[in-house]
This record gives sequence, C-alpha cells and structure tokens, in this order.
Amino acid sequence: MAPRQPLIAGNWKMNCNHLEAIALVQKIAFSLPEKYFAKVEVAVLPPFVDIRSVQTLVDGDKLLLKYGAQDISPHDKGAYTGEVSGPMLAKLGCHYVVVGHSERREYHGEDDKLVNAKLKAALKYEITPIFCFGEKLDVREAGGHLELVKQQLTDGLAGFTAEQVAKIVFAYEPVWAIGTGRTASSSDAQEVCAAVRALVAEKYGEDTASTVRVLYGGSVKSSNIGELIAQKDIDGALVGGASLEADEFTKLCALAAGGPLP
Ligand SMILES: O=C[C@H](O)COP(=O)(O)O
Repeated sequence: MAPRQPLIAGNWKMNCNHLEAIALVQKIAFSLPEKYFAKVEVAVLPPFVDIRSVQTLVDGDKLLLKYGAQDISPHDKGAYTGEVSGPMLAKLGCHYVVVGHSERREYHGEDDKLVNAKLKAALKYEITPIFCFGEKLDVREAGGHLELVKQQLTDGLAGFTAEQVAKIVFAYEPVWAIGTGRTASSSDAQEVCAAVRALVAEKYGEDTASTVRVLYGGSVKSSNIGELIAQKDIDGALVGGASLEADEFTKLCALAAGGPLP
C-alpha cells in the first residue's frame, strides 16, 4: 500500500477578490520550491469568482498547486439561483471541493442529507470532495464528540460504496477550534481521526481505510502543523486564516513536507 501523501488545503472562505487571488497564488507557488510539491500536495480553495483566474494562472504557468471550490450544488443544472454545479466546477479544472463545512451547516442550514447529496454530486463529476464534520463545544464538553462524528459520517456516507469512499478526503474540524486560535491538542485530533479511519475500516474495509486521507482543521498554523502531522492518522490540514498569508502558508506547507523551510 502506497503511503498517503499529505494534503494541505487552504480554504480562503470569503476572502480575496480575483486580483488578490492571483497575487496570493503567485506568491505561494513561487516561494515554495518544486521539490516540496513531491512530498506534500498543496491546494487552494478560493471563492467561486476567483476560480477562473486561478485556473488560468495554474495552467499558464504550469504550477504544481491544485485548486478547488468551497461548495457544490447537489443539482446538475436548472433553476437554482445562486448555486454552482459540479459540471461547472469540473469545467474549471477544480480538483477539490469542500462539502459540509461547519460554516455551511451553521449559516446555511446544511444537514447531513444535503451533505450526502453534495458528496455524490462531487464524485459524479470526478471532483474530490473534502468532507468536513466535527462537533461544537457543548458536545465536546459533554464527551459526545466521537458519537457525533460517527453519526455525521454514517449519514453523510449513506448509500456509498467502498470505491466511492476511497475517493473522499475526510476533514475533522471541531467547530470550537475554527478561527478561534484554540487548536485541538494533537492527541485529541488524533483520537478523532483514528476513529474516522476505524469507522471507514469497519464499513468499507481495511484497504479503503488505509487509503483515505484524514485531515485536521481548526486554527492550524506553522507553529502547530509539525505536531499534528506527526500523528499516525492525520494526513494533512484544512487551513483557514493561515492560508491567506503567503509566507505563513508556505512555511506551513514546507513543514508538512518535512522541511527545511525554503
Ligand atoms: O476550513 C478551514 C477551517 O474552517 C479552519 O479555519 P481556521 O484555520 O481559520 O481555524
């Protein structure tokens, strides 16, 4: 079984217009030497309106950086005002799409059923979903985090085959650690990421479980990536705030690749 290549994905959220996106991608791509891209996969996930500009830059300069979107419609086309479909994202060369981010769940009422439909839409168009899940603070404090994560996974993956699950990137993001500066300890993050892999093994087999990448997200920075990625079941990070500063993000990627810093 080939070792799992770490993935560092920068979720820009609602930041950067298309001109700022070009500048940020250029800074990241040119400050991270090529050799690092062999050790760590690096992706950026800009707002929809930036994707065409990022695609042009990546294709034109043959950058090794991948890119994707932050959301996908469960529908292929039609009267769904404001939505962006899988075929549209595939046409833009999106490699990844975030599905089920806690901000979508919280501010847009997305539930596990919709998350399930969005995961299916992504796979249908060969876009790798980064499937996010995680507990809020009250659940963590009551000790119910593992149970909740298992439920989110079970419902999100309803009806999937092992072959489909093998194509998904999992991202454990405890809501209380997102944008708060309060990172889960590496052992807490490892506990949940190991439980994710165990659940995948139980339902979809050991081969699938040893193939899938499980990321951690929530206040990841260059100062804590080393400890997180050293954990057995953590295969990278979904990075919010720290992905908006080229120097910090580059440093974080280099550390995930095992260094040294460029
Ligand atoms: O998608 C990324 C996560 O929500 C983490 O965001 P953060 O690194 O700003 O805490």
